[in-house]
Amino acid sequence: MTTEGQHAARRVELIEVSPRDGIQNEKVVLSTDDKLELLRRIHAAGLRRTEATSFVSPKRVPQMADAEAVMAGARAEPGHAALIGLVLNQAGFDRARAARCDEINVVVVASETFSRKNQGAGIADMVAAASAILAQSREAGIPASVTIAAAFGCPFEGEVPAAKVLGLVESLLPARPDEIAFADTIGCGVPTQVRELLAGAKALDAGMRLRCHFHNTRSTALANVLAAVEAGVHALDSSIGGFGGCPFAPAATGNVATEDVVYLLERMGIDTGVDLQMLIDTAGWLGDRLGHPPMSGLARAGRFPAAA
Ligand SMILES: CC(=O)SCCNC(=O)CCNC(=O)[C@H](O)C(C)(C)COP(=O)(O)OP(=O)(O)OC[C@H]1O[C@@H](n2cnc3c(N)ncnc32)[C@H](O)[C@@H]1OP(=O)(O)O
Repeated sequence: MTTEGQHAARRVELIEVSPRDGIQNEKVVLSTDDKLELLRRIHAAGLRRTEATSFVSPKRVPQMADAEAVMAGARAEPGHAALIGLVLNQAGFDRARAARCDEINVVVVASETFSRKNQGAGIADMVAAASAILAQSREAGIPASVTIAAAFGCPFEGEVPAAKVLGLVESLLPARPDEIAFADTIGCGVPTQVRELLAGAKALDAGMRLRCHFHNTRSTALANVLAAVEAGVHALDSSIGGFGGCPFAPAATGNVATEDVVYLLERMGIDTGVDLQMLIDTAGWLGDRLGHPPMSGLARAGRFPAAA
């Protein structure tokens, strides 16, 4: 379908993760009202899938302590986007189901050390837990994705071989996730890795929906976005303003900025359905709330050509 060097899709789905990844590592804990305002702005800009919160331990991630209140408030908005809850264990899934998330996203980490530090369980236990959660989710009629974190490298173990990540995909396939995401949790990945993982996953299951999650820690995020689009990725995570980072990954910094991704894709003729100016305005608004400016190129330089 694709010629190497050309983008595969005319449309790429964007999943906004600022309400979860974007703010989970910030010193300022946003109020529930500010989170709901962020979600309203996200939806108004045309983003139709949002990772709205995570159902994790409030002691470990106080920024996400109001997950139930965020989900209830967001669900009360007419025509809200699909609200995804991140879950890392059975207790998290029970909470997400009770909060009536439209979708869940389960995290499995590709490195043993990071898995234990992040979610208190090793890889094998997490594959088993994720598989059990996926089965319950399907029974409850809740679409479920799996994110494979640290798929491009680990802050503690270093290189994570693609074969290991693809082995994880293989072990998760029997549980029939609706989508599999490869996450560059610490922003160390490069386009050759993106191509290898996406091609490898397609070879394992040609029908699987594939998604990527990039951080810009080492300035490779947009290059990785382009490689993913060229390799036929279905969906990309991004965070308005480029805010974000995992509290359990040393030196992790922001997600690729949604406005930078939208600018790149739209200028290449790939439809995102998103209003760029509303994203830029929201990046500034969020920066004011968090007490530091957004990290995106578009927030600094503005759109091109400038709006009339
Ligand atoms: C790569 C990424 O960016 S993923 C996103 C960033 N990372 C995270 O959010 C990971 C945060 N990690 C956590 O919150 C925890 O490690 C969990 C919830 C995943 C698992 O916790 P564990 O430590 O294994 O749970 P354990 O069963 O030992 O319980 C410890 C405490 O947490 C509570 N707990 C466990 N799971 C949850 C949950 N999903 N929600 C709320 N509380 C929980 C338990 O009730 C217990 O509380 P207590 O101390 O008051 O008795």
